Amino acid sequence: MIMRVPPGAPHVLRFLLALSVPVVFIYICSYFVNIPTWALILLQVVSVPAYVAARLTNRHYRQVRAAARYGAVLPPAHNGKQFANFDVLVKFQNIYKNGYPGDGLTEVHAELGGTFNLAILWDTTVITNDANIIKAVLATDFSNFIKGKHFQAFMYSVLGTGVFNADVVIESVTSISSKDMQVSLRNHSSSQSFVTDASMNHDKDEAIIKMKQRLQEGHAVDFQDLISRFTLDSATEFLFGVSVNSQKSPLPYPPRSAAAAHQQENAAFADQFVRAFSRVQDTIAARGRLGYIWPFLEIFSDKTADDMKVVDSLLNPILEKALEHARNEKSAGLRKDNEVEDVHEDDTFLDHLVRCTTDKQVLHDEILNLLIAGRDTTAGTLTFSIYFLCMYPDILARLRREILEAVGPYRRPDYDDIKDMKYLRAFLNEVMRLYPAVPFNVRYIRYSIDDTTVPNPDPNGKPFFVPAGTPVTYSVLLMHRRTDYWGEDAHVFDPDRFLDDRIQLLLANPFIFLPFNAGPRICLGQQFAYNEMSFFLIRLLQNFSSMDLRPESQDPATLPPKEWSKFPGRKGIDKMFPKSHLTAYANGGMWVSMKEADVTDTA
Ligand code: HEM
Repeated sequence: MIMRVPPGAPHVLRFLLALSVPVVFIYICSYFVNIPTWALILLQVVSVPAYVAARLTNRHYRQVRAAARYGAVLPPAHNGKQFANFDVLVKFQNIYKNGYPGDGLTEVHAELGGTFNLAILWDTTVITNDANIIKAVLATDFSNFIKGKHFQAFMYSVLGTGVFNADVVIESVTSISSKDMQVSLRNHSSSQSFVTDASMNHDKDEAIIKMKQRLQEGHAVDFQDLISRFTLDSATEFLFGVSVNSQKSPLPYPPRSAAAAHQQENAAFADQFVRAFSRVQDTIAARGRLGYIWPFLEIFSDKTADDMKVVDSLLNPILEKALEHARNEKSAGLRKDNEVEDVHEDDTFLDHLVRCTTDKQVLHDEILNLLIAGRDTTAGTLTFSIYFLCMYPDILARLRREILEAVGPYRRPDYDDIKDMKYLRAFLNEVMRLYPAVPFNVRYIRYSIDDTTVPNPDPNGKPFFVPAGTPVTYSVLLMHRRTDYWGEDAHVFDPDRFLDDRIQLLLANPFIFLPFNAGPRICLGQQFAYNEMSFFLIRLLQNFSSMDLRPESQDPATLPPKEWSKFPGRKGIDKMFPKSHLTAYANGGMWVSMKEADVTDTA
């Protein structure tokens, strides 16, 4: 058995080695200068904070000088009340658990503008919701902004060298397979029939049948759980050619019901996978929030290890099978290596990937990354779609009218139907505007370039200076809600903004709407996602004519705190508790009831 070194250990070791420099220096000096032992110890103890303070001061003045050389200024800094902004660290940890997305940042943006520096325990991050800066990071100045080694370190135990964790476009040598994967997915996704087949022709009504059964029993349904299984089944079918059939296991009952207690004991394997998969994402997101402190909490153990065992027990047998199939084909002379550019008729995505590499670890990482990329994002977006349909019955009625006019009450939609459904597309865009699947994201300035600048939002201001290695954290969620970009009604849910004159705001600056990112690393599954989500919503609204939130079925600890209703904007309007790890989700699920459609009921 291979013993894995806990992920924190090497980082902590490097950190301690760096701190030991002054201690060792003074020790060596003591050979040449006679110092009493007590003074030697005292000097060594004092030397560590003095060394750190000297380095930080030097860093600050180096940055000020470098900024001046660039004709730039440092972004405004947000300062807390305690030493090294310790209070800000505590505040953000608390907000992550109990706050609304963007709490803490929204107030600072209101005070300092769209871009500011935040140094927690001297670890500086640039935080932005400014469209021009995000455009520079993702597109116009793309080659200066990478995921980088710090990001890769805290993601590694889950994402490995997969596409989400690799700087593949510009550093193709670091992860040849990830580049191959991008090519493979582009080939597959650009094949319209493939997208249509994978997302539509499978027996996808299982989710709806299950929901109907549970609703007929008189219970509410956790739509988030249901859709997570639906998207897991479609993603595994898309990737492996076989669904893991997570929809076959029973839906959860409301947490406090008697049926729920019995069900807990019988949690099916797919359920365990779904939970473990969500927990590992929580763990790596928590590492990201802690910055350079996280390795200290994982010196002796890897917090993702147990959950990754569950995840791997599902993935590994599927990979073994695909590799065996590839070996058999090769020995029968049916396959050549490196056929990545070819798309074979009946290939699954995994078959296609196995043509590029037979390294099991690489395949494992790429497939796992794609499960997160393709599944959690669509599941989250559909969950928030149902939330908005419950909140706004008029919008539901209009969407349903469009669906019934285009497809009727029974027929399965095809690609052409979906293409022409303008209100459906506007509805999905509006859901992703207010709740983008990846609400917060980060890129690091490349160490190999010295430093860089990003545009100052003030057209008369000097550009902002950003030193090499600095993380730039950007929030698409906060950008999508800026009233200066979207108008005074930016917090109102209104799909018509993508259809009426307000679309001019977006046409004037397309970078204010980035649910799929932008630039060379734009989402490769965008078209697939629109198709899959449209297909599901059409089938759902053919079957149900109205929906309601059922907060009384949910664990009360996961409901939004009552005092939120006093806040302005979405925080005051929302009736669920949005959260995010790598992707956005609803805390405690999305418990709903729905009314089955009558054949004569045309909305
Ligand atoms: C509502 C649905 C979706 C949304 C909102 C979404 C959003 C995103 C975003 C924001 C990124 C950039 C992440 C980053 O590197 O920082 C991304 C990347 C990616 N997405 Fe999606 N995604 C969705 C669905 C899908 C689906 C269904 C697939 C696959 C079938 C997919 C495949 C990918 C891949 C492979 C990447 C990495 C691209 C690269 O780094 O070169 N996504 N997506």
